[in-house]
Amino acid sequence: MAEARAFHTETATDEEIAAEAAVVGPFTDAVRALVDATIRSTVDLDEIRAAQAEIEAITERLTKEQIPGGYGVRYRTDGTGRAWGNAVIGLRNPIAPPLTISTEPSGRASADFRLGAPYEGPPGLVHGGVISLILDQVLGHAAGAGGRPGMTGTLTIRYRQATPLGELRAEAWIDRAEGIKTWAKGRIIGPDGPTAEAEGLFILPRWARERIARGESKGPSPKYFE
Ligand SMILES: CCCCCCCCCCCC(=O)SCCNC(=O)CCNC(=O)[C@H](O)C(C)(C)COP(=O)(O)OP(=O)(O)OC[C@H]1O[C@@H](n2cnc3c(N)ncnc32)[C@H](O)[C@@H]1OP(=O)(O)O
Repeated sequence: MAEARAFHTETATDEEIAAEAAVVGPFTDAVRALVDATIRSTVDLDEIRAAQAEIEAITERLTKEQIPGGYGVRYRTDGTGRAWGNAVIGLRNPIAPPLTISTEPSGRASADFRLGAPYEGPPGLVHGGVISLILDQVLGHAAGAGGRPGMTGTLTIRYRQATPLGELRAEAWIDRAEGIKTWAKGRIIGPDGPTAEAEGLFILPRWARERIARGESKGPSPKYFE
């Protein structure tokens, strides 16, 4: 099953992971700055053509060796994992803002973050789909932190006021749980208070339940997302 296959077992040591992060983190930041510059640069068209040639050369250099498909999530025997390709938190993903999410075992999650020009929808404001993306992840973290990880079954967003680009905060918590289902709630907070509120239902998927039943997995861990 595709979902199950994307969860790899980690073989790298702490030191190897730290050494890789020290290089690829700043590299990804540099590409993120390139995305921002692509939107905001006012250099002339000849400069853009020249820059394009350089970027294409760099892409060719990087794609000489690459993995097939997405990065997946690489899990370790202690239950921690790295989701470096994730669209919200991925260390290797320049599309990710990225969010650094703090969690509590009680099932709470929060992050202070910044959304700039690449996340714009209405002028000067965050795209509604980006708000949904971030809330999905932060609510998912709250569920995971409480030892109840799951895939999003439903996600309902109420956009209370426009969310300005800039410094923001996201908060989420487990509201209630029943069997394999966990309901989490959360919000985005801007300079003038909450801008969007969310409720999500997270379901431990059948393939994960079957793995647990076969004894192939110890079951959900609060450290699922670390
Ligand atoms: C280990 C995790 C790692 C988690 C890794 C976390 C990464 C975090 C990232 C953020 C989260 C995401 O973006 S996740 C990506 C977006 N979401 C998805 O792609 C999910 C796609 N959908 C699915 O994979 C599946 O449909 C599931 C997992 C939602 C449910 O499938 P299932 O597990 O086979 O469900 P099934 O046995 O039929 O039903 C179990 C119970 O749930 C109910 N149910 C089933 N689907 C839904 C639904 N969409 N909305 C409401 N309720 C539903 C059924 O009525 C039933 O209730 P009853 O009769 O028992 O009462």
